[in-house]
Amino acid sequence: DGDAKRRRLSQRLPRHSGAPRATVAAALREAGATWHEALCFAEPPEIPVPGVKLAQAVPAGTLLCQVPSHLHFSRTQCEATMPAIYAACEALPSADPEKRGEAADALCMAWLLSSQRAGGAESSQPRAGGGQAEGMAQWPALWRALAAVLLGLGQEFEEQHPYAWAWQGRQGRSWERTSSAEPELIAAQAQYVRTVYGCICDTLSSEHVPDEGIFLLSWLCLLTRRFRAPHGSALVPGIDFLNHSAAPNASSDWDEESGSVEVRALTDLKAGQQLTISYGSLSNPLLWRTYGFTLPCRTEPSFTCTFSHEELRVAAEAAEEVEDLPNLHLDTSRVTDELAAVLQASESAGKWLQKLLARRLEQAPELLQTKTLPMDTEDDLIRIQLSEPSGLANVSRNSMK
Ligand SMILES: C[S@@+](CC[C@H](N)C(=O)[O-])C[C@H]1O[C@@H](n2cnc3c(N)ncnc32)[C@H](O)[C@@H]1O
Repeated sequence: DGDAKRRRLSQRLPRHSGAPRATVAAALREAGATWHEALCFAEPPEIPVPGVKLAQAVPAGTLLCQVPSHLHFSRTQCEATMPAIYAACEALPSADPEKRGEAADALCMAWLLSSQRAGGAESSQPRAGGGQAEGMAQWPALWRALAAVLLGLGQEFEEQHPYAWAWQGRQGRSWERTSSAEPELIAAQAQYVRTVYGCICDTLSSEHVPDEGIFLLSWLCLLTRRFRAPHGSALVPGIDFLNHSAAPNASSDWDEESGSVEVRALTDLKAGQQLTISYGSLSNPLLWRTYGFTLPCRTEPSFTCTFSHEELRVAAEAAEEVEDLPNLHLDTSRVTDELAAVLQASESAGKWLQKLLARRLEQAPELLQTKTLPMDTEDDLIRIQLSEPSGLANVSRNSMK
């Protein structure tokens, strides 16, 4: 009766007005974290997307934000607060503990958002058998302030995130310029989230099952606002308001021992400047499929090209060599698991990889002629489509010969 439990309200994300981000800054200070008085929030049209800016100048090296680990929305903190959810998720059908943990993290976020939507933690009554509502009272006030902001992100995700487009059967814009496997991959990753929700409905008792819209919103909040930490990954309230830049003006560092995160000015910063950090050295396809934005091509630090299973099969000729392999990502910044698997698959792998690259490059000659396409076009999809052949050209020039 999973279907009966499933509240099929919509694949739409919930629409709520979010609380102002400044309430999180106040809650951070109240909880003992550092949030420098020079920091304030800015919205479009002042800056392209909501973010943090400097209200006054600060010198290089200034500590702008420090958040201790007990305030992070991390698996350790969530599991300590909501053990019932993690215990229930042990029954999910995946054999991979990381996948079960990932589902439990999203459920925790969904529970936090649902409680906030229902009128805030203070007013929520313990429900029979749940064990969650009692736990909720112990959740940091900071998390509740954060939830009030995140509840307001539904519309933005619906307009900008490729997963939301896939959930609603929209592909956004046209991918016709190249034979990119990127849209197929995004659709599969987005579908996976709904599959996880289906498993939760089928496996867990109804008090643990949020409505689908809240679950999808929670997944997107974690996907776009959580960063890798020394012990797992964590959504750090406050730091999750900082936008990415390929040339950031602030560092964000984890203290390995205490687990706290610190943001410091990398240079002298002027009043009015937006504060930016680096989410990592990511290509436009990776930025797009994770965060739903891309950067100007000239700032792209690495390239990714995705090949469909079908392309792999054709290039490999001997079908059994790629039988168990999914899509392949060539990522110029690292050897991905899929690439390592291909290289180990057979002695001829290097040869047919070259063939794969050459075939794609043949299909995209006009994309490589930067004269015909503006490199800094505002269109995210064109940036992705430029990333793929640019990366292939680099790979085949430098390393594959
Ligand atoms: C960790 S949050 C950063 C803060 C967020 N802008 C907010 O409204 O609170 C990551 C999201 O911010 C947006 N973002 C971050 N850096 C960006 C950039 N350089 N250009 C456009 N959008 C960006 C994307 O929507 C991304 O999914």
